Amino acid sequence: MEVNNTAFVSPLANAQYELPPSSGFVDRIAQQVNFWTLSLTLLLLAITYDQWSYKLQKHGIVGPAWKMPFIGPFLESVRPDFRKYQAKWASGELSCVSVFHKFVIIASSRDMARKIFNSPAYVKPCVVDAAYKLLRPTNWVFLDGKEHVDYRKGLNGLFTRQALEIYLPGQEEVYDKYFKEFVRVSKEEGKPKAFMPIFRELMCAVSCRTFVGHYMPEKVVTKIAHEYYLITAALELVNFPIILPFTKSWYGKKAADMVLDEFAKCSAKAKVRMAAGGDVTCIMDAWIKQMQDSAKYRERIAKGEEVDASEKPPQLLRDFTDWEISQTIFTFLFASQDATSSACTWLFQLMADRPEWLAKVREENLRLRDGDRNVRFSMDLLESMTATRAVVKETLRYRPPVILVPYLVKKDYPITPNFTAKKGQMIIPSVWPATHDPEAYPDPDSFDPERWISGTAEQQVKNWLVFGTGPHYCLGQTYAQLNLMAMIGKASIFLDWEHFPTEKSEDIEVFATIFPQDHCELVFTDRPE
Ligand code: HEM
Repeated sequence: MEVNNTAFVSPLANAQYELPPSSGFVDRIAQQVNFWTLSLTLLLLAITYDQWSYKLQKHGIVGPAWKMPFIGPFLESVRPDFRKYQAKWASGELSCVSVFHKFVIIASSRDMARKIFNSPAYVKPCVVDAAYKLLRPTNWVFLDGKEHVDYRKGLNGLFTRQALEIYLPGQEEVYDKYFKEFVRVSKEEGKPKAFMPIFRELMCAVSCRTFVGHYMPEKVVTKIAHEYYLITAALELVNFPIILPFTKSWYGKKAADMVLDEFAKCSAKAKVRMAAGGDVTCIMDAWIKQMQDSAKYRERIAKGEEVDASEKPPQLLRDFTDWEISQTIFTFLFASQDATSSACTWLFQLMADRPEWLAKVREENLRLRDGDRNVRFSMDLLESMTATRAVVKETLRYRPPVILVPYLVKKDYPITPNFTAKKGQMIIPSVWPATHDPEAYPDPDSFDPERWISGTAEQQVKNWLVFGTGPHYCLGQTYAQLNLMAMIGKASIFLDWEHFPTEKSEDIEVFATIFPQDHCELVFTDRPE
């Protein structure tokens, strides 16, 4: 053995080690371990790990015995089937699926859903992975705990009764325009047409007018209305987790960027107009006015002026940049667009199919306007409606637009004595089972607005999860319901419409929210005075 004392190496490192003669068996194995066998072994190990980890996570709740390797039910979730959701809800109050890397827990019962909605210490709204990219991670809807509560307080003033009254004329203008459009489209078509896409456009136009008034040119409103479905598609519960070119998420991101850009432009215009003393006509005006009033108040205080308490704005807001304002207004559009489009579609379908209720709505709307159908919307008018309100409430119960709300577990959550949801898992409180609970709403599968007038539906507050509950309950719930009442009430006195049912009219399509599968085949005509 040669020893090299000048090198910083162990003398043994240079030793010649002679391998023992190999056995034939080891040799043969070594020869066979080529690239393919190694890959196959790794794949089998990964599949085993995937199944094992799924089984471990699902311990204590109901779920398929095995999952499709890696992707789980991804392919079938690309076109979600409402009956599969129903099967899940029927399988137990907590059940699960695993899609790609995400373990998803579905809570079906009313009490389990309420428990999750009301556990902000353990969960926060999750939306979907793509939502962070589309809405931007800095968006207020992703704030949590006190930060979220504080931000939200600053928005409450935009949805007070007084504020909602201000937005009514803008909304009515949009209905005037679109009701004419409904009749024109039906005439031009000469046969029944699926109105769901037109209802989506209508709802988008109503939202844009309510949120940003006349700052947005009509052609931009129409562009957003047309492209918004790309955003919905990108935000479906199950989507490819990364944004690859030409995928749904990619198209959705492009559309979202365009909408954010347009809202930022509106904000810049609104700031100038409000600073010049313009009147409040939309949510953006109302918010910016609050900011500018707060700034003026702070300035007076800073100058040492004595300011009477009555002059202090109800909420002191900081200044928000155009980009921040745009992001927040975008969340309103995002939260309202699919849900109100769903409710609008079902409302028109249900009213056509239940002419006795449409007649009651019509009678009420004419009576409250003293027989003059040209009387414009007002809060007093809307708040004195009984039948119209019952019809809207029952539509939302019977076909709740949002059937489930995804939340993210932010720390291990012992939801039952037997099951702890783990940090990072998705947990989904469901809405549909609570609104179809026969104990709260007898004969839940029948559409019966009367239950809101002479029945006990109004008392079932625990089951009324249509707008969620807890710290994230829907900010726009009063606005949304009044808006739907205003819409169907006005339609009842200005329009006649006929539904042409198909075998799919009662089947439910899930596209973020729910729609009749045939997209609601209708014909509209003008109603003579
Ligand atoms: C029929 C129409 C609507 C339905 C069924 C609906 C339903 C919901 C539901 C289920 C949630 C989740 C609540 C939770 O996690 O507890 C929600 C949140 C929200 N909704 Fe609505 N919504 C509707 C219309 C609107 C409208 C028109 C607006 C805005 C003007 C709006 C703004 C919001 C916002 C901002 C949130 C998030 C609140 C937060 O995280 O603090 N929604 N909505």
